Amino acid sequence: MPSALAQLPVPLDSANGRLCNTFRMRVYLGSDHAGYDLKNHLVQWLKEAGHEPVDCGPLIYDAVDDYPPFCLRAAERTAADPESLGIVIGGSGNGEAIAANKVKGVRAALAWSEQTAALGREHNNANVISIGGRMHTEDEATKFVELFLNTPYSGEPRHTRRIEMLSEYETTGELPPIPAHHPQG
Ligand SMILES: O=C[C@H](O)[C@H](O)[C@H](O)COP(=O)(O)O
Repeated sequence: MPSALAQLPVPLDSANGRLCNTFRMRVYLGSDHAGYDLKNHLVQWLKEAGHEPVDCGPLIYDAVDDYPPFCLRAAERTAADPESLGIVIGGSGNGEAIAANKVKGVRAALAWSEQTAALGREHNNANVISIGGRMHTEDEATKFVELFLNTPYSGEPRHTRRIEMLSEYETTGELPPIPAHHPQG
């Protein structure tokens, strides 16, 4: 069950006063130097939208820093807080998604369009969004995050079945069986 914190509806579109049908979310953010500016922008944007951003770093701009220390921390904290979401940001978003997906319980989706941002939630129940800060304008990336936060998981049985296969593999290391009607290699 969502906590009281998570149940508070907040206006996301303060420009026109539209009250979006969403929840206040705790959001853990991590990046590297290439995602540093966008991360800081999103921390501010999330605050203004009534969410609770938690900045997992970097807290200074360091042109030679690496994404794993910060993105793994953001991902671990997201996994440990089931009512939260995470955002990892780098130049491409690729390494950051790879890093986040190493953490048990994380499903990180690389968003490169509005549709992939929404589908990450709708089909994959992703709890982390990865964004390439060098691939998009600030406005585009902000829109991806807004869609990610506002889109619910569909709960469709076929998607749940696939997600459960991955969780099972993550836990046991055992491959899901190939369906009987498929040719076996
Ligand atoms: O997948 C990794 C990310 O895109 C990194 O942000 C990127 O590799 C950093 O590149 P550089 O160290 O050349 O700034």
